[in-house]
Amino acid sequence: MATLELYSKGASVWIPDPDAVWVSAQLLEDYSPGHKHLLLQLSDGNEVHYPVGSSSDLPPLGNPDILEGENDLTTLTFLHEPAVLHNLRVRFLDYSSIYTYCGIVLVAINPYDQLPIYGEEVIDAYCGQDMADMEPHIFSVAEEAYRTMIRSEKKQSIIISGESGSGKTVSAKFTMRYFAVVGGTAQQTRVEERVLASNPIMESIGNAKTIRNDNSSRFGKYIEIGFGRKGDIIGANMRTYLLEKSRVVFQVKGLIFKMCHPFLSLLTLSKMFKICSCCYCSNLFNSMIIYVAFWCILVSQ
Ligand SMILES: Nc1ncnc2c1ncn2[C@@H]1O[C@H](COP(=O)(O)OP(=O)(O)OP(=O)(O)O)[C@@H](O)[C@H]1O
Repeated sequence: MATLELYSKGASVWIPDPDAVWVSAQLLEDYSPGHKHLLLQLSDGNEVHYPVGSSSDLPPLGNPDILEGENDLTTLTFLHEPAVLHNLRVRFLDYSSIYTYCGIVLVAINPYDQLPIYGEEVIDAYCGQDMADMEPHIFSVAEEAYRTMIRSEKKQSIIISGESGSGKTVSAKFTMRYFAVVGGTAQQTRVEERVLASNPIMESIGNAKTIRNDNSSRFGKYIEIGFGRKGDIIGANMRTYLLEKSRVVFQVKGLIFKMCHPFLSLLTLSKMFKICSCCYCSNLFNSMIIYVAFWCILVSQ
């Protein structure tokens, strides 16, 4: 619990709000134990009496303005839900940054927009740099894992978690792209190409359109990338688990079209490769090609 003396006139606090979730307010008078209310001024100028049954009901304190938009949440004086949400919001809206550190953890906001932050020039900028010296980025996490692996000659893991549609698959793809560039020769080798090329094939078979995500992975992935002594990619292995079979054969309520049926998935894939003329016969033919391509990739690894 925060120290009671900090609830003095002029201090800022966060109070729950049915619409904005949390709103900021300023104390208009000092709080002392026994007070039943806090006199607060909201940002729109309105004054409110915030009920305080006991000191444990005191609202979370706001951080000093100078810490607003910090790129590492652990540097905040007060770390609680409204502080985290506010900082991520400020970084996203004012700094156009979707990434924030929380110690060694990278917090990412899904921008649902193509941002110009994943090009090769950005990869070059992060290559060889320390995580602490760079702005938060998925490439920074990938670089840290890559350098630590080279330095310590030990396996490294990157765990990507989040709710459906939060951007896990996209983040994993950017991580692999990073490894493909820094762990490749000037001209990417066939192994790296195959690692990246396996994505649409896996997605065509195991992804489905859900209410939360048009291209939702309905299975977990454990992707292992092998590196040689020089740090170049020499192989990769993907294990899948917990495939949600029900979504492969049933259509969820509320969706007009669903990609997950194998036939429809292959149709989507064929469209991606622009080899589909959208008639059933050619789709069947295309699906054969895709299965062959799929096995070729697996066997050649
Ligand atoms: N960094 C990003 N930049 C731009 N768009 C993104 C980014 N991350 C995610 N998206 C968008 O969000 C959509 C959903 O992301 P993604 O499929 O990676 O979510 P997920 O967490 O893997 O979901 P699920 O658990 O349902 O598979 C993507 O199709 C893409 O449009």
